[in-house]
Amino acid sequence: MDDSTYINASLPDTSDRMLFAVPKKGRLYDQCLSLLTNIGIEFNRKPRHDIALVSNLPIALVFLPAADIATYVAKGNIDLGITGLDIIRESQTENDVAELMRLGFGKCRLQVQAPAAIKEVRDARDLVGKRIVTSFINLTKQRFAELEGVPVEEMTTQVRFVSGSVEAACGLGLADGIVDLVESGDTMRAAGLHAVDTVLDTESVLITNRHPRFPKLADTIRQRVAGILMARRYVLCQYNIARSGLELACAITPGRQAPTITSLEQEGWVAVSVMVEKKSLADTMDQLRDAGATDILVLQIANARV
Ligand SMILES: Nc1ncnc2c1ncn2[C@@H]1O[C@H](COP(=O)(O)OP(=O)(O)OP(=O)(O)O)[C@@H](O)[C@H]1O
Ligand SMILES: O=P(O)(O)OC[C@H]1O[C@H](OP(=O)(O)OP(=O)(O)O)[C@H](O)[C@@H]1O
Ligand SMILES: [Mg+2]
Repeated sequence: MDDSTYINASLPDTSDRMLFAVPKKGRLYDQCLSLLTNIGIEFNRKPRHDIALVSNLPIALVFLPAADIATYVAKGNIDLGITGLDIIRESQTENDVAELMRLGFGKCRLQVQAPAAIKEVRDARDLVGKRIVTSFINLTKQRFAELEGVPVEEMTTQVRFVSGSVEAACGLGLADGIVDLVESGDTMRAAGLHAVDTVLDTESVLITNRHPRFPKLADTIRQRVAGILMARRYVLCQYNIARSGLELACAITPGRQAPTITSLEQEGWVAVSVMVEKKSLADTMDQLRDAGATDILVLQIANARV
């Protein structure tokens, strides 16, 4: 037996399965679970168990703290994972993990923040040489070393780690500034802070080890996720239009590849079926109407393969 492998009879046998890590709690948890359901992954997680066997694919889900997932994937203990871009950068694993896809949720910014009441601090440079508290120690040191124009070892700014509720550090007198994630800004403002610099824009990503053990299965998951993201982004739009207006209508709705055009049982008219981005849908429908389209219908896309 390999010395590094420890066997516990109460753990499920995952030896022939691709290990897929998802955050066990926190901001990414709900959206990850909904994504797993949408891509057809079926599993039954027992209370207190962090490993769940997938019943319809040779996969075991491993529920881990989001902050550790990139490290496990980089080291090859886990094959596939979902975590934040911020965590990949902070754990300095970008060279050892392959980013398969950005997932469009968990979007926020890692920002340098200072007490809004202290008028002397308007810029991150005003915090150089001062005390900074953060959970993102590496990214923070890199940013301040950059601001100081020296290597990290020579920087004068003091960077200290705390594991959570970072926003409390200035009010409690531990820090002059902090570096933490901001989404709505509510937490920052509630703590009397304001942002003076952005270190990173982040969102959740699907990652694999650069030498995956199950490349075909990982690619199947990637394709399924891509299909779901597309289904969330587009709707199917159908309308009727006179042939004379078709060129203009197709310019308004070019589709992802091209519109599908079928003839109607009415001389000189066609039916068009085309994918339209949800974010521009209302505007597109107005334009189609002005171009002479009738019976404009919008259908949700439940799933897709692209
Ligand atoms: N407010 C937020 N909005 C969007 N994404 C966020 C937010 N906070 C964190 N994230 C993303 O989620 C990742 C995990 O952070 P999260 O706060 O969920 O973990 P945690 O601190 O371990 O959990 P918890 O807050 O429950 O203790 C972050 O690295 C970031 O990518
Ligand atoms: O800009 P907002 O929308 O207010 O979101 C930002 C907050 O969200 C995260 O904290 P979380 O709620 O995960 O708590 P934590 O600090 O205990 O991790 C992050 O660390 C910020 O505190
Ligand atoms: Mg958190």
